[in-house]
Amino acid sequence: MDVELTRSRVGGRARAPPSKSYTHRAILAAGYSDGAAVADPLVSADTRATMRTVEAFGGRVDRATGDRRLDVEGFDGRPGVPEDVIDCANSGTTMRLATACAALADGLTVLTGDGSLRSRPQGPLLDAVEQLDGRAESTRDNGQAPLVVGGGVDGGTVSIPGDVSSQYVTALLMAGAVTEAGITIDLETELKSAPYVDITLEVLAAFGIEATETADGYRVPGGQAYGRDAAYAVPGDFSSMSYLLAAGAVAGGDDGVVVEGARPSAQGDSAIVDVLERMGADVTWDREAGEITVRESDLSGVEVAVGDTPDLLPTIAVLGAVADGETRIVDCEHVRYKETDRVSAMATELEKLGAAVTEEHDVLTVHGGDSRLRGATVAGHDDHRIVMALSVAGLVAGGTTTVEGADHVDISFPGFFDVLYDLGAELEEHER
Ligand SMILES: O=C(O)C1=C[C@@H](OP(=O)(O)O)[C@@H](O)[C@H](O)C1
Ligand SMILES: C=C(OP(=O)(O)O)C(=O)O
Repeated sequence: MDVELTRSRVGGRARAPPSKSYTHRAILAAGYSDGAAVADPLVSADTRATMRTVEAFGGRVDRATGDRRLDVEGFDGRPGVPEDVIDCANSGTTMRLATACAALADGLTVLTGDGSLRSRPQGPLLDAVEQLDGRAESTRDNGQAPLVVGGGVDGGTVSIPGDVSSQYVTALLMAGAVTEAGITIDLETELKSAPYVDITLEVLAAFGIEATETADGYRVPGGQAYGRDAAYAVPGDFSSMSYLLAAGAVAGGDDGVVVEGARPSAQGDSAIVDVLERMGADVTWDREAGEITVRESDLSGVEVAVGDTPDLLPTIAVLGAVADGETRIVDCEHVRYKETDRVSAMATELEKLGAAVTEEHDVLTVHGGDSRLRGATVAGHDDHRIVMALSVAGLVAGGTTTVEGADHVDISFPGFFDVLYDLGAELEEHER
């Protein structure tokens, strides 16, 4: 599906979907338990991959009550050997979490995914499983999926780089709790995307699991049991909110856009509020009500480090293209390891819309100012965040903008175009 957007004004109230990161963790934590429920989950292509994974290891995820609650029968700390290959589709989180879980089983698990996921780095996690005396192989011997993992790991100490993906740490912490000896993770380099590990620690605590940050990394003691009586309630997703907030800042008029479901949580991506404020947007966050209001404002370029918040890069790049002056997005090397190389994808596509962009290895500079965006056909790179960010650009670009491959929003924000349409965006969906 392609989406054609015409320059338009948006306004009104919208609710962002539940957090993808919290949902993945809550489903798997419930899987590790002997049964627990997840309230207000995100049901999207990526989280469905994690549901399938829990089922592959011997659990069951019941959606009979609709999408408002998942009742998970867990495998109680003892994942079985899957009957078939696990297809993690497009979801990096699922593949990393499933790899560490598979290392606990005595037999072997085969993990694969779509073309994008099969090109993403898994090497440091495979290496960690081997350091724990498990078996972890890349079938093509290139550190990428398909993967073959197993070995009945019972804990120990691993040393891994922190600058590729924080999901390795999350995966090892979640699995380590049910090993005999626990897992100590020593980080060889500074940890990127660190707030995602804070989310993990928060969810682990909610399921009764103790894990801590140490001087060198993280440690989870072994012999623990996941458990939770009340359903785990998933908060709203700030990465998804970033597109709605950006839409309000560039096309929200005087009344603006109010985004609901924005209660404070461990999500680093709530930094989007601060970024908008620094760019000069009229934005207010009522934390108690969980509402963020943003009105259309003249924006100025700023420097933003995205070491902690890689998923905000596409949104900030679009804001930078609309702002006056230069927006420098620094510390973004790891943003190249996502569904696509998002640094390069945003540079290419914003240039098609008439923006001037300079791409360096870990810096993306968007030269705003006199670069008035003009409509064009842009590629979504089969990447939900590129699609959503470019759609926001389409609200301000002159004429019409066609975003190709727009159905990929189903990965994290299935109703994205309905929400944008209801806010007043002029858009049409075209089947290819
Ligand atoms: O753990 C998570 O839920 C995520 C961690 C981040 O990835 P990295 O840790 O690989 O940077 C982020 O980009 C991804 O969208 C979700
Ligand atoms: C990178 C992302 O997710 P994952 O790593 O789970 O594929 C994302 O949602 O932007």
